[in-house]
Amino acid sequence: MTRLGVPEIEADWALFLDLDGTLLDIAPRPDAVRVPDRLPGDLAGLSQCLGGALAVVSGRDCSTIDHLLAPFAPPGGFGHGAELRSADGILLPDSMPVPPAAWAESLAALVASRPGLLLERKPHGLAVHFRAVPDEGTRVHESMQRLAATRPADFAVLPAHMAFEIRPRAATKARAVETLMAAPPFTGRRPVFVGDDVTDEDGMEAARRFGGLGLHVGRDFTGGPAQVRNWIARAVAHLSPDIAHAQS
Ligand SMILES: O=P(O)(O)OC[C@H]1O[C@H](O[C@H]2O[C@H](CO)[C@@H](O)[C@H](O)[C@H]2O)[C@H](O)[C@@H](O)[C@@H]1O
Repeated sequence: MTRLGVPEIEADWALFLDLDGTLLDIAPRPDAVRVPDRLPGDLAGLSQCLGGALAVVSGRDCSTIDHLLAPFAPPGGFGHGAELRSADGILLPDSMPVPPAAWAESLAALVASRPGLLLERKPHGLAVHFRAVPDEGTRVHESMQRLAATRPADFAVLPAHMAFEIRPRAATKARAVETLMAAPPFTGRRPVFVGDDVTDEDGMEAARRFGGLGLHVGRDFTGGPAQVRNWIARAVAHLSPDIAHAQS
């Protein structure tokens, strides 16, 4: 156990790691995040220690994940679980709905009319960020609810850190955990999901259903993402001294 009560990573775990707010410190804008130099190597090293059973489960889309974590291209669930990639690097076919172009246009008009708002377009979703203008949060929420309410079976509005997102209702992080746990190298391992946000809650629940753990950055890692990164680096050193030495 760490001094704060979080168990140290064990070789029989399957790790499911959220990105923003868990591995990366929150930044003022999505494109302003800083990826610490050693993080991709530590993730790749830990993945090796876990027999490949390390997944990134994020609201970001797959190409953004690969850009941010290059050269590490993890298996996982991206777009909140809309896009799934297996441990052998194959993107699984999906039938997730795509938000209508008219919704993106409507939100682009809202953003253009309110300086400081930011629209993020993703393959299966739309996010409007109001971090720079917190008073606009209610207006953003109402606008997104109005759009999603026209197709309630297909889409839901998700609260995020200083943002709201429209995502396919079926795109969940639980879906990513359940799908990956059904195949090697994840099957039979103890799943541990680490996240910080509303979108992570069902992933944590799924990990607990499989007999594992759901760890919350705010509650369990009081040092935030830096403490999560140290936890990972420590596991690489502990589980595979050779890998840790090669990276230092
Ligand atoms: O599931 P995650 O990996 O946690 O991704 C959730 C969303 O994260 C990003 O937005 C958040 O992080 C930004 C960078 O720190 C921050 O500026 C923003 O306020 C946060 O909401 C990302 O832009 C979204 O696409 C993800 O869904």
